[in-house]
Amino acid sequence: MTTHDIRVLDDESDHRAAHTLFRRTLHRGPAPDGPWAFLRDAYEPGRALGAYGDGGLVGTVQSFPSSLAVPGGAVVPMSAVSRVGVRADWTRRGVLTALQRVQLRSFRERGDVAATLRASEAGIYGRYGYGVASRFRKVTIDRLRMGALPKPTGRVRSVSAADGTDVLREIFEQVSPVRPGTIGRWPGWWAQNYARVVGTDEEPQVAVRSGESGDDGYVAYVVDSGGHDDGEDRPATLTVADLWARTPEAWVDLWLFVLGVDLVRTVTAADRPVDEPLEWLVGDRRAVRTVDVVDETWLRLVDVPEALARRTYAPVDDTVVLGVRDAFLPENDGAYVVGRSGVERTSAAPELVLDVDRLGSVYLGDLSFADAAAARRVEVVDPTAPARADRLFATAEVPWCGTFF
Ligand SMILES: CC(=O)SCCNC(=O)CCNC(=O)[C@H](O)C(C)(C)COP(=O)(O)OP(=O)(O)OC[C@H]1O[C@@H](n2cnc3c(N)ncnc32)[C@H](O)[C@@H]1OP(=O)(O)O
Repeated sequence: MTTHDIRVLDDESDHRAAHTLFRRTLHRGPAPDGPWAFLRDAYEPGRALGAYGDGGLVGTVQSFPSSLAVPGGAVVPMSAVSRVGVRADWTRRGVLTALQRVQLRSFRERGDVAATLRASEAGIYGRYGYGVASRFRKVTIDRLRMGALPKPTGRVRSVSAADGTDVLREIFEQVSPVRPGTIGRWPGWWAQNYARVVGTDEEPQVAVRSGESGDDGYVAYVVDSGGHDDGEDRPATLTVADLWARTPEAWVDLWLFVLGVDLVRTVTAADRPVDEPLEWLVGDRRAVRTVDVVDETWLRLVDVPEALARRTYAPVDDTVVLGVRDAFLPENDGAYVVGRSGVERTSAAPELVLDVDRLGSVYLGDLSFADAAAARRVEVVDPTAPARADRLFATAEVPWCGTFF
């Protein structure tokens, strides 16, 4: 397979064929006409690629225009990659590799600083320069064990999801991108993803919190109503699908609201930050159970010098020289000296050498250089370099995205 077999798909019939092919690779049937009516709007010009073999479409990738918050608060242009699939009879023949080559080059030409994705399997994307850069945790809270809870300080009101979408979007845009790893939701995200995010075709229930300065947070949730089968009660479970708060007070009130919904035994949330202090919110910390911690953002730094320059570093009087290797975008190759006042290319010898996927993993603060070195995932030239790099790259918050796509 050569790059000559890759074409930009800008025609609706090609988009639908690509969408069907992608769904097939996930062992699903084609999208029916109804959902397709809004799914097709997600195909933006120049952002869907098709690989052709034997005269037909055999593979596809797509991206959405987004943005990424980096440590220090800057927000950089980012492409959100999705709908990656290669037809079963064409796998392991280099089709995805050819698609990635063209897609990464196109991101660079667009001026993207980064690309991110959610991986179906952990073994796929490292070779293309994507590294795990944030994780989320799945939690359950047993309402019967919660113990004493704090008192709310604001007002939480239920709104209809349909009426509330604009309110949610407005609040979301004030809250994200802010924490490192949070991203912008592109036009169409709400219509296309909301039902899928909450895991149901029914509209989620939504509550908005207001404090002294107006609406400052929301929660969208669904409730599996439980029941009574064959003499046994099946208690209701409430699942938090999307919860964003502009202030710590709003965060407390929104959790108190979902923890207070009647007839529910268990509250679950599948995609929450790993540092969210739920154990400290409830009276009995063992009411909260971490069910899983899973890789979330796979980050690809497309423009390494720009990415390094756009984030901030801790005010420590030290520097470190990083050697970066990038097999797909060789213009990123080279040595960079990082210090409190910024980053420059240098001819100095690297003190620590790493591939661009590993740089993605340390960039937002999820992985420390010390852990990467201990696991032999970076090449340590100067043994003091990992500790110096960690002091410079230290971040106040654990990275988290919270937006599925
Ligand atoms: C962001 C998203 O959309 S995630 C969804 C991704 N899609 C899926 O999981 C759908 C099912 N899978 C597929 O469609 C395909 O297997 C793909 C897209 C993952 C890979 O496509 P392929 O064309 O087979 O990849 P390609 O042939 O270019 O492989 C390149 C290398 O990656 C390796 N590789 C590819 N897929 C995988 C995998 N799932 N696990 C481990 N290694 C893999 C290949 O072995 C090859 O290694 P090599 O260079 O050492 O020989």
